[in-house]
Amino acid sequence: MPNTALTDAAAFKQLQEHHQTALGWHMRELFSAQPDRFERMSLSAAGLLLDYSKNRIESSTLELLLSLARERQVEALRDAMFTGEKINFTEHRAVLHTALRTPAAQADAAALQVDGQHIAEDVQGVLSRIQSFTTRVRDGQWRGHTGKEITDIVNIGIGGSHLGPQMVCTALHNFTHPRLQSHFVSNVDGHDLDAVLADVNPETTLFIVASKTFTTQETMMNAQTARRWFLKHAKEAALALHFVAVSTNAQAVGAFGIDTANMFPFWDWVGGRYSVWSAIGLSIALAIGFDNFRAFLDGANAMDRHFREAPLESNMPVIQALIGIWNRNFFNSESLSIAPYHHNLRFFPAYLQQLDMESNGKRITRDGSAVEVATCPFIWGDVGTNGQHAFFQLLHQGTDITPIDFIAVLKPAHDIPQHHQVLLANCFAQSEAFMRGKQADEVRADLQQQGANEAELNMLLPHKTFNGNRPSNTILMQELTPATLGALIALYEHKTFVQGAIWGINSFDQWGVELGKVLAKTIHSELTGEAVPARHDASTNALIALAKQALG
Ligand SMILES: O=P(O)(O)OC[C@H]1O[C@H](O)[C@H](O)[C@@H](O)[C@@H]1O
Repeated sequence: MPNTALTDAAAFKQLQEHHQTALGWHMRELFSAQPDRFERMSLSAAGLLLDYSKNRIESSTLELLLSLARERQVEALRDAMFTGEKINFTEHRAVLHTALRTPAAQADAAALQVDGQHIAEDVQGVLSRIQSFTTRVRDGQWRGHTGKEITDIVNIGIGGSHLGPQMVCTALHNFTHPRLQSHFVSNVDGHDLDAVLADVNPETTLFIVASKTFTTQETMMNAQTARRWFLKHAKEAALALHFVAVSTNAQAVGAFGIDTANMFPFWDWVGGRYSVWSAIGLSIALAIGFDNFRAFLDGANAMDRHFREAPLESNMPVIQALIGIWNRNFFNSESLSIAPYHHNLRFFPAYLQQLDMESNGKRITRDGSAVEVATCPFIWGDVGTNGQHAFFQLLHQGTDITPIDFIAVLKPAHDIPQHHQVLLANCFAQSEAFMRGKQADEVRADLQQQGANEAELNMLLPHKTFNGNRPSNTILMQELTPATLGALIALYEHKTFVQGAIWGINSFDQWGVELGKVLAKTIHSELTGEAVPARHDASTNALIALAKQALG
């Protein structure tokens, strides 16, 4: 991999110059001069269409960005990931979430090894266990301790052991089993667990304790509390019918009191934020059934094959990543807003926050030096049309220019008439408005037509004028299915990967998260009186004292 700074790359320097020219472009002019812009600047893969024509780019911009990708050896790093090299070098780990979705029959599946272990067999073995377990629960063969069918599944996990299951179960709501209600508990805040326990019956509830490490404070605490709650209603022998675990840490699972026969394993070469495809997806397979879970994996696998095989210029994750680099490193956009126009995708922005920001929220390059450019933008957003009535004003007329990813689904999963046309009309109208804006002469004509007098017109003109030229991508799919959702997540995973490769950072560790965990342990022991308060700063000391007083 290149050990040179990104800013020394020839293509980077050319892009800096090119950017000076790009500052003079307005997209509305580019569109009127180029009727074929959509054809040239959109592409399809794995059931998704990416329209990237509403960006401040020309063909020459793309050529330079592609040269940058080549110069930064994105393809070599991609191949290293797919073939199991330990590219997560700070943790000495391979990065093989893609292997979790590779069908056993696919040519490259059998060859993959990690530390001499053929991993395809392990992957297929766990998948068959997931298949038989989820089928038994769904068919009503696996029953609670009083002989009743399971009605509620509670996934206890946080971060990657929570966001994926919750997002996918919500997105695929229309595919879920009518008897099984999914619940998710992540926060150590007791209000979270309390609300779920109030809603479920211990006779018919299955708890999944999902944690890669099985040491995460929040998950362990929630799991212990759920276990105590359960034991108020049942005997210890009944636990095995109501508690299963998903983890890489069999020892800790056993110590917790879950029989390892009830544990679904995965491996350290699966990062937490990439683990939805592993046994962490157990709650998904329970909700939507194994065949749909397999379709979800297949959709991601279709995107993997596209990412591996398509030339860079027609490679969707590569193009999406390069557009992001253009906006971030040349136009200095500090954030990226995610706008899914589908209510069932309401947890998708939160899911992407972990995926992208935990992966690329880094400032040190692979050779240990500080990056010289900005890396991951803030990722945030909400579903359309809700966001339009909250923060879109800033997106239209605020002082920062925030690129937006619009995600739309052409066919709804409901049969209520008219709503979907209105939803899609709003989505397309927004991206058009961000691109075109509303120029002063158009505002003037409108105001004159409304009969505004000259003074009124001059007062309103600057307020009602939108410059436009604000960039967005639109991702379209026919329907939101397990397969298209799988492809959509994989698209963003690979986009994140390509950007990390260009910035020269390790996208697969997360040392920053560790510090907070350590500090919280110290303060917790001070709060509970087991330790003498450490000498913190005056603010932290006072806050601890106040909490101690209140909690007794
Ligand atoms: O699955 P667990 O081991 O409980 O970890 C849960 C989460 O913990 C930390 O926050 C990590 O930064 C995340 O990447 C991880 O997903």
